[in-house]
Amino acid sequence: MASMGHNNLNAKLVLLGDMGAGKSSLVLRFVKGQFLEFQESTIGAAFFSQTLAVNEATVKFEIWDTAGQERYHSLAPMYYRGAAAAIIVYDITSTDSFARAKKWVQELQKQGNPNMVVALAGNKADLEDKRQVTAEEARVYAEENGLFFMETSAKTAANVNDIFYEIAKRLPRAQPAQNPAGMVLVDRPAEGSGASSCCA
Ligand SMILES: Nc1nc2c(ncn2[C@@H]2O[C@H](COP(=O)(O)OP(=O)(O)OP(=O)(O)O)[C@@H](O)[C@H]2O)c(=O)[nH]1
Repeated sequence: MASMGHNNLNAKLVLLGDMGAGKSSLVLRFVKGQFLEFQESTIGAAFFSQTLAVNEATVKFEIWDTAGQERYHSLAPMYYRGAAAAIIVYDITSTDSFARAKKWVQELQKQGNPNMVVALAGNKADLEDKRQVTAEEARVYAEENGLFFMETSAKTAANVNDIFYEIAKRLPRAQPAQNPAGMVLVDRPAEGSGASSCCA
């Protein structure tokens, strides 16, 4: 969930998608600016954090990179439950991975936090010659399902920072409480004669 103190927002973000779609690679690019041609498949899930400055606020993403292999599917709710944002990743060279992404969208619509900011990432956009999913098809699907859509490449870094930045901008900002519970300490001189009054 997103929580805010002053202008700092902590936001839990989860990456979901088929194995090999490039979830870990997107996170590695965003957090460390690196890309590995032979990125190992994730086991269980991996945690990262990264802070972004957006307008006058700082958003600290607490990122859960889940494993795409089917045998880890049952763990996913632990990671998307309470998440403020999700990136559902598919590989533009695989119609199967796009079908899998749609399943994740359905699962989040049924079981996820209703205010979650959900992005659809068509990754491996550098592999244009092997493309199986058109950007138009994905854009229409995203629009119909209230997601925002970008094609990304963890390899070339295209749109990687941008997708996290767009999520950060869309996160609902918690309003400061009107009557916060607890004592309010006001730093000003005591009113009245100058004598300090105190305490029941
Ligand atoms: N050409 C290209 N290859 C990519 C890109 N992103 C990831 N890859 C490659 O695709 C393979 C799988 O990437 P991962 O990041 O491990 O995919 P994943 O979705 O985390 O996979 P799981 O951990 O099994 O769920 C790796 O060999 C990456 O190098 C990309 O944008 N372009």
